[in-house]
Amino acid sequence: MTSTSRRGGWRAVLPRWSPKLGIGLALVGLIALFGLVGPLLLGDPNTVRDIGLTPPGGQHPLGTTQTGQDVLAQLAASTRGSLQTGLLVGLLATALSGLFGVVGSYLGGAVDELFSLASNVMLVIPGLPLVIVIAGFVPADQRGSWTIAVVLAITGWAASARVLRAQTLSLRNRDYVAAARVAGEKPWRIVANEILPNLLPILASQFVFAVLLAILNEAGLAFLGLGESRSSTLGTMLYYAQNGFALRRGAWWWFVPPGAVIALLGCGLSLVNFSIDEIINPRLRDTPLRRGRARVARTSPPPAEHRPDAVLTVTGLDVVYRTDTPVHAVRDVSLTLRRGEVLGLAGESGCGKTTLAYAVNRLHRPPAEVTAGSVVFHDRDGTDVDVLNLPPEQLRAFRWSKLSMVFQGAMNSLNPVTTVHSQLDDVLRTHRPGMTERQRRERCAEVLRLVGVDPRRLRSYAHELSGGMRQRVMIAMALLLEPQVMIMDEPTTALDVVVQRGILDEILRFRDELGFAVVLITHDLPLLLEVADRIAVMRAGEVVELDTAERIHQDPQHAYTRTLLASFPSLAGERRDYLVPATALPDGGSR
Ligand SMILES: Nc1ncnc2c1ncn2[C@@H]1O[C@H](COP(=O)(O)OP(=O)(O)OP(=O)(O)O)[C@@H](O)[C@H]1O
Repeated sequence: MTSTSRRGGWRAVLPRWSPKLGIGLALVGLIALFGLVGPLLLGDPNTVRDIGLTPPGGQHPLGTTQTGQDVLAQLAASTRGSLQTGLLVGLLATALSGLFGVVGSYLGGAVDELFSLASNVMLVIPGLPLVIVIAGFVPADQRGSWTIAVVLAITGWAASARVLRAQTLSLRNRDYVAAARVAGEKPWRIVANEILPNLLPILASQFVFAVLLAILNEAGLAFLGLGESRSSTLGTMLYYAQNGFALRRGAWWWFVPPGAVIALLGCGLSLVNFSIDEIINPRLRDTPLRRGRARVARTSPPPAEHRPDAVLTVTGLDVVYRTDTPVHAVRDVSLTLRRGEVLGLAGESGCGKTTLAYAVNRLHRPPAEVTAGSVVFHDRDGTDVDVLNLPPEQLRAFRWSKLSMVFQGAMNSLNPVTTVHSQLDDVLRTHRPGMTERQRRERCAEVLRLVGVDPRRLRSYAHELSGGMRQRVMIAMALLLEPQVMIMDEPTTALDVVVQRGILDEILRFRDELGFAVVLITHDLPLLLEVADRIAVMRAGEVVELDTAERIHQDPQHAYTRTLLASFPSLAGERRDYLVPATALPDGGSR
């Protein structure tokens, strides 16, 4: 029963250090310090003097108000007031959204319906007018920071509850939550131990956002005269400046400082929020990927001399996962895929097969980074495509139409809420905008027929298909645009041997008919010996041997290949040991 905190330690839920986070924290920290310490050092902000509207200078660095109050002292007290309201609202709104979003959706049934209805109703009521109406009902002398915080929290939790609900619905179906349920854990323990730790980054982001929104909304309310009456905030400062005609009288020092503090605080909180968002969605972390691409562009080796029959040339490819302890998952891999051949990629689990396939397709995501090497696609029309340096729009057009992929666990890759037809159709709409609806429908039916699935299944949803059918649909999707290369990552591993055999035979038949090349990734070496033309054996990120299937079978050169071959028991032969880890080989697996 894992959870984020247990899997990666608390560091997993902390934002990564970046200039953005540094600037955000510095801004928020400095303003918070000013709000905390300022009122202690700058004296009473309400002291009235007979030096009204004095410009900044000397005794009053930010000048005075109409009634001679020191603007700097007022600014410090108001910053404290605004921060206090923001934090109160943040805590209340996050607690409410947690209750309505997490608890409701975990319990399900009528509770979920009711909580969901409540959040939907709150969402459709426009926020600010509702705040104005509620605040207007509270008598002015009772509008303290708690009252305003409650009003703002009541109107500010619903959007966040929707996000949390969606995430909880997804989490409650994960295997580790099901395992906790089966193990007899109480619902509140499952929410606290299994679900909440995985929601921490989202909760943190929603909290920061609620604080930011509360400070802005409170300023808006106060500016309209509906703010706190018993304490001062940045909004009330602006309200009094407006009432004292500060703008008309040229007293900029009265309204610019509170406006600037609100803007800087908003900016700081937003930057912190963006950094937290990157934990939730690692794709937002653009730096490693861009750095990786830039480095690839600079250090790409000169295009390898390629054979005229080559369709893909990979040269010196290196992929590193930039985690706390970097993992060098692919090391200096060079290989050539020939037109129309089946190239098998074999090796034990974790040797880097999937990472290599993703990098070739440029599907790798941070923390994966291509640190060196090149991938060149040799198109039928004679042009060479430098895949790692393709601009995004060209890359989008290139993928799937020239090089498609059947993902590991492909049977679970179908979208559960749309039909097979709409998923196949989407691919055609994107890549072949000139096709009419009828042509698209015919093409979808044609590829389904090709993979042995009744075209009437176009109307089906994923859950209405068997595992083998889903796998075939994914293969049909990969065939849809007649690519020249198909990368298949363990395409049949989850299927029984009879279905597996049927699907592989068909892939070979299509290959003969359509002439595309296949990179077939599997740890099932006997299978590759049967279906592949050539086999590359990977170990610890390196291709240790690449040869024809026949030679790999008859005369393997590398000790690791021999170990791999020996680890598959023969039905007719003697009993032998299973795979011995390469590291346990006497020579460490070297030749
Ligand atoms: N997101 C990640 N962060 C850090 N390391 C990773 C990540 N994904 C994979 N790795 C590491 O990269 C190495 C190669 O993993 P990869 O998934 O490519 O192996 P594989 O050969 O495809 O394994 P399998 O056959 O089990 O799918 C492994 O050591 C793995 O732990």
